[in-house]
Amino acid sequence: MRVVVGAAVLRDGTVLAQQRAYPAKHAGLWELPGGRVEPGESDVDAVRRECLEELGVRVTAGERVGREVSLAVDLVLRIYLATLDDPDAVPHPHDHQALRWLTAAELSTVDWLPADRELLPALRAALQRA
Ligand SMILES: Nc1nc2c([nH]c(=O)n2[C@H]2C[C@H](O)[C@@H](COP(=O)(O)OP(=O)(O)OP(=O)(O)O)O2)c(=O)[nH]1
Repeated sequence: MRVVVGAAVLRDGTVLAQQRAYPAKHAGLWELPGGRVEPGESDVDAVRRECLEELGVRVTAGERVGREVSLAVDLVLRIYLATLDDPDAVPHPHDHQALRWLTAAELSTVDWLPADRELLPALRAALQRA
């Protein structure tokens, strides 16, 4: 089973979401920063690597949020809370169309990838606790 990690980067009661630019089937939809865990890599290390590659910021991953969501027969999505190592760091989208910091109330105002939609209640609860 392969794993895709998503980083729920929290700051000041908001979570960072990014809008996909490709492939066509996902373009315009929103997701969390992240990607596939490489062979031999831990989930937490993958969160750190993907945030650095995609956003140019260092993060530290914390607890899991919600359940594992199936993406394909051999692929699952796991979400982890994360915080910026430097709270003033400014993430830049390297290969996404847009970035937004969303409050719990704004979570449902963007069009998420289907798997992420299933995790919104857990993400909302985590934001309200933060
Ligand atoms: N990064 C990310 N991917 C997600 C989320 N939700 C979701 O269904 N996915 C899917 C979209 C993609 O099919 C897959 C991850 O693809 P990706 O393109 O971000 O991963 P990657 O950088 O490792 O790319 P690749 O190896 O597939 O080229 O997981 C999410 O919140 N974040």
